[in-house]
Amino acid sequence: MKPILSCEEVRRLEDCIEAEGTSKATLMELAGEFAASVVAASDPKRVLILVGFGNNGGDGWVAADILAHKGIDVDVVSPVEPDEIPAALARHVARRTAGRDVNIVIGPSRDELAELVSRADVVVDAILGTGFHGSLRSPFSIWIPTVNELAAEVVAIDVPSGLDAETGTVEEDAIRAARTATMLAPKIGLYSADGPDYTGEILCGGLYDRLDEVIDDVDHAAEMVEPIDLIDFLEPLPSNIDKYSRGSVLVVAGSSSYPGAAIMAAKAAARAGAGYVAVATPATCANLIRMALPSVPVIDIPADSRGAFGAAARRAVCDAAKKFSCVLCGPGITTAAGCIDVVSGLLKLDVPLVLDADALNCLSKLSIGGLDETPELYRREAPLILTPHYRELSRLVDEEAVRDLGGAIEAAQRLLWAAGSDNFIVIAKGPVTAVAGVEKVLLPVSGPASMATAGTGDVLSGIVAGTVALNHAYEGPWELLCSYAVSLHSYTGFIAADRYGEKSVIATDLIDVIGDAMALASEEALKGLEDVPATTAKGA
Ligand SMILES: NC(=O)C1=CN([C@@H]2O[C@H](COP(=O)(O)OP(=O)(O)OC[C@H]3O[C@@H](n4cnc5c(N)ncnc54)[C@H](OP(=O)(O)O)[C@@H]3O)[C@@H](O)[C@H]2O)[C@@H](O)CC1
Ligand SMILES: [K+]
Repeated sequence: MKPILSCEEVRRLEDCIEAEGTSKATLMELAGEFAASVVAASDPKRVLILVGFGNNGGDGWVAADILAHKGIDVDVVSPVEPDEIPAALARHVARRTAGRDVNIVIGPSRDELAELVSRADVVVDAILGTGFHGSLRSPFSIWIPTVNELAAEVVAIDVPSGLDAETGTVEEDAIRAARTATMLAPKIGLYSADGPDYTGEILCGGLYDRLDEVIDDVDHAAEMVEPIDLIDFLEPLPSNIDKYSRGSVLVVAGSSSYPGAAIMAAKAAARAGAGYVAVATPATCANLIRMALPSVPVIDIPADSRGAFGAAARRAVCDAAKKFSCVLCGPGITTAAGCIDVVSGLLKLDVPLVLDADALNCLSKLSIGGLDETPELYRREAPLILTPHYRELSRLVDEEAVRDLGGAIEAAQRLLWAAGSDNFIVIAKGPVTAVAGVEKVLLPVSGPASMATAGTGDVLSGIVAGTVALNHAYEGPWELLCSYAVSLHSYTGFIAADRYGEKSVIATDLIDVIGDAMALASEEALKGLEDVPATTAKGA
């Protein structure tokens, strides 16, 4: 797992490293060295480095010196003379570099800058890093669009300038980098909101050789899950196994209006490895589901007049549910009164429970006085996994809209802390999906944009339930098991996009390639065993 930090956590980490005897000045030298190595990998003949007023610029000045020393032609563009740079560390290295073999241009006009950008093989953005705040001021508001328009290749140092390293938002404009060489640990903003559109590939320079010993002295905003972390879930099935020991899932789903959601979730649960999957659905749509899924028993549940779970559904569902290793409730159920009652009943059972889609909206209605006022939640001990997308998450916390990864993590943590159980997980689905538990927030690999299509959420909840059932002897951490399920789902997206075309993937395609996704997850994990590149964190 690779830590991802907030700006405050990075500052604390720098202080810890300094307390261990490595000064910030040394860190700047190492940061410049790392940035220079990332630039040199492109084998450029001419490099242009744009520096700002702060220490991000300092990294750029150090890199300029190193690249020039390698015989590369280096131009440095600065808004002020080296002597006038306000940040002391940056001023020191700027003065030193000014005495070396680099061409320094102070405050060029837009045309002069355009000329310099156009003739460089690589442009290095050392304008603004974690100290950026407010709106872009001149001259950077002119430099950034000029670089974006004319540069052949851009390497951003630490953070693309103009991108808020904490929130990932870009208010006006930001550098669009091919690669971002980030220092010590990736900043959370690189993965949130607009971040993924600007960072390109994220490369992380560890800088400090005993980083592993100090990084846990600060909190981590999140951690990136690597394929190797999931290796325990990739064991082949033992030969002495039967359908029950592979775990069972009851899928409580569907209504006359949405029988397909139940079909997709149940099929995904079976493909994810559960040995026995059954569906409990309103009697009005049971036959349709039977015909679609010949291998899956379907239990008729009393329906209301509109074909959703009716008043007598709670008892019938809960009686059936007790016998299963995992229950998934939600896909296609609607929020009729009988459905709210079913969700409330299931929450009280001592069975691992995955709530998705309309079950989450039922939960919002159940917990109207706040989650900490909802005994079904705070008294629960068996694992509970919620799989909300941003809109469902907003409803659950009853707050203004969740818009990005940072907001999703915050909202998920509010839910978790209200319930306060190690067995409670929120899978906050978005362009980058976060798996949040009380202890940790994990970021599994994200799938392609092709997956933004109806029904993929039903497939995910099916995969989660099937995975929980197959691993029914597992005792946690649940964040990791859920991250495995999310990774499988992402891999199905890549495989399906490859097979059917980026724009043509439909949710059912994902289900049929879950087995291939497992093979891909194994392949990726084995690669991780062979070569562990200590400094590379792939962009999500
Ligand atoms: N983490 C580490 O261990 C290490 C970190 N290191 C590096 O240090 C970087 C952080 O450095 P930093 O704190 O000096 O901030 P930085 O981003 O250079 O910007 C500050 C300057 O920009 C200005 N400014 C702000 N907003 C602006 C705007 N909207 N438009 C225009 N200007 C604006 C601001 O002016 P202000 O308004 O605040 O007076 C100030 O002058 C970090 O990202 C990493 O690269 C490495 O060297 C060593 C290891
Ligand atoms: K930068």
